[in-house]
This record gives sequence, C-alpha cells and structure tokens, in this order.
Amino acid sequence: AYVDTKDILDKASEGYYGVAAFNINNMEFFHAILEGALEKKSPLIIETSEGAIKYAGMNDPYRGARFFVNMIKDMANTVDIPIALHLDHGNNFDIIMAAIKAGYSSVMIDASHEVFEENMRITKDIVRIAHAAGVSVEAELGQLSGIEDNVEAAENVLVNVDEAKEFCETTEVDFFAPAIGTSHGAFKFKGEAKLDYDRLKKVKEVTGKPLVLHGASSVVQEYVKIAEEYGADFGGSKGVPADVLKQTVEYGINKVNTDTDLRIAYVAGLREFLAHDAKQFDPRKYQRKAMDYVKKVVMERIDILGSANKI
Ligand SMILES: O=C(COP(=O)(O)O)N(O)CCCCOP(=O)(O)O
Ligand SMILES: [Ca+2]
Ligand code: NA
Ligand SMILES: [Zn+2]
Repeated sequence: AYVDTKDILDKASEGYYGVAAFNINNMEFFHAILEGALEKKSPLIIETSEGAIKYAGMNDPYRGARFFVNMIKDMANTVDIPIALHLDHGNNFDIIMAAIKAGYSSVMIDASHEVFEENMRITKDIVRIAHAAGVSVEAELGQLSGIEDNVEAAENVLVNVDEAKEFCETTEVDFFAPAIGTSHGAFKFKGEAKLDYDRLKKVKEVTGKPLVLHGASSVVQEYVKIAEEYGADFGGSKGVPADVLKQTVEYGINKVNTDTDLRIAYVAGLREFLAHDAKQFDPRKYQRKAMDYVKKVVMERIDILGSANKI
C-alpha cells in the first residue's frame, strides 16, 4: 500500500528499528529495490532528489514528480508492503510544491545552510503548506561536509542539541535529521568512521522524533572491488560500517538515507556483465546483474537496520 512516510517512521521510532530510504533516478533501481524489500517483507521508503526529479521530467520538475508518483504509487497499491515516496533535500520552493501537488508522501525542506532562525522560519512555512495537503515533512540542523544543498559545506557542522529541541517544537516537523558527523558520497572519512553518539542520544531525548541519518551508505567494499576489477577507480572510498549504523539505530535513528551503496553496486554489476558478454544488447538482460547486486545490498541493509517482517 502507498502510505505516509510518517506512519512508517512513527512505528520504527516506537520499535527502535531503522528503515532505509533508498534513492532512485529511474525504473530499474526502483524494481531492484522493490524486489529486495518484498523478499524481506520490509516497509520501504523510496526517495528522489531534486536532481532526480529534473532528470526524470526532462527539466520539467512537475512532470518528473508525476512520473515518480505514477510509477511508485501504482506499484505500491498492488503489493503487500507499505511504500512511501519522499522528496530528498528539497530546497527549491517550486520543486517542493511540485512534489506535494504530484502526490508525494513526504518532503524534506533542507534549509540547514541558512542561519538557525531562517531555517526555522522557512521550515515552518513548508510544514504549514505540506500538512494542509496531508504531506509529512523532514528538516535538518547542522551540515554534512561535501556538496550539501547545492552549496559546498567545507566542514561538518554538528547539530546543536538545544537548537534541535526548539526547532522541533516550533516547526512541528514530522521527522528530523541531526548532522552527527556523516557526509554524502563515497569518501566520508579520512581515518576511522566516528559519529557523535552522545549528541544523537540527547537529540532523541529532547525531540522524541523519528530521526534521519544522511550520508549513511557503508560503501560496501565487496562491490567496490568488483567495480575496480572491471576498470572503476574508487580508491580511498569509505563509508559508515554496519556496526556503527546499528549503534545509531540503537540511539534513535529511524530513516537511513542510502544512495551511494546502490550506485556502486549497480555500476559494479554493469561493468562485470559487459566485460563478460560481448553479444548481449537487450537492456532487460545486460542490466540484470546490476539490479541483482542492488537487490542484494537492499536485503543486507534491511537486515542491518532490523526492518524485516515489520509490515
Ligand atoms: O543522505 C543521503 C545518502 O547519502 P549516501 O548514500 O551518499 O551516504 N542522501 O540524501 C542521498 C543524496 C542523493 C543525492 O542525489 P543527487 O546526486 O541527485 O543530488
Ligand atoms: Ca542540509
Ligand atoms: Na531526506
Ligand atoms: Zn542526504
């Protein structure tokens, strides 16, 4: 069934388990992810960035948003697991409105690069509009280093616990993303993967909200190796180890944003298949190994986060 993201995450917060939010840009990733979630009988959050919406809509965001809603809502209403569709890192007002109008389950308003008062003001506005339309809302405090909200955040800016309390009370967001030391992409840490667990525990205590971990991909080395065997160069890639992920779930993380792991698994499968089969040109065949690797990553992640059989 097609559901509100808030429903999935309120249950996950109650039960102290994590639900992965998987990013897609096309049909094949969605199918591979869905196969994995169905096999695990897990609730499923599909999310699309603004870039994905522009990509699918050939630069018409409302068309792109409708494309994803039509594909996902229709499929969701014909399978037995709860599925939600979320706008990830919403920043452009028109694209957030397009997602709400098209029928997204939830939207993120990411104004975390603004000063605190401004982030709060913008978020309050979006919550008012989204809630009027029956759409739930995610927002963020702190910044992830690397490309973030289309602005370069040189350093990690960790969430401030007192601000988190005021922010969640004032804005009435439905689920909340505290920056605790992760970053987007495949090169998250120079040395050891260290997240600020103490800060996370305190944010859970003072907000009582379902919490979101951005930049949560593990950068699974099994697929990095396969990709590199067939010509990729992902040297120095490092993500959030599974045991660290488990720890964040224990301390209150419920939505676990995962994009890079799927991208690496897919390109590894594609490179491997094409290196061995010189004759195949049916896209339903030469993408299958890539989709199988994505499905495997999805199923492994569901086991790490504990959302299997939680439907
Ligand atoms: O927090 C995460 C997941 O991060 P990770 O998977 O890199 O760890 N996300 O929010 C996914 C970010 C997707 C970015 O998409 P565009 O390239 O279209 O802008
Ligand atoms: Ca941000
Ligand atoms: Na998000
Ligand atoms: Zn993110």
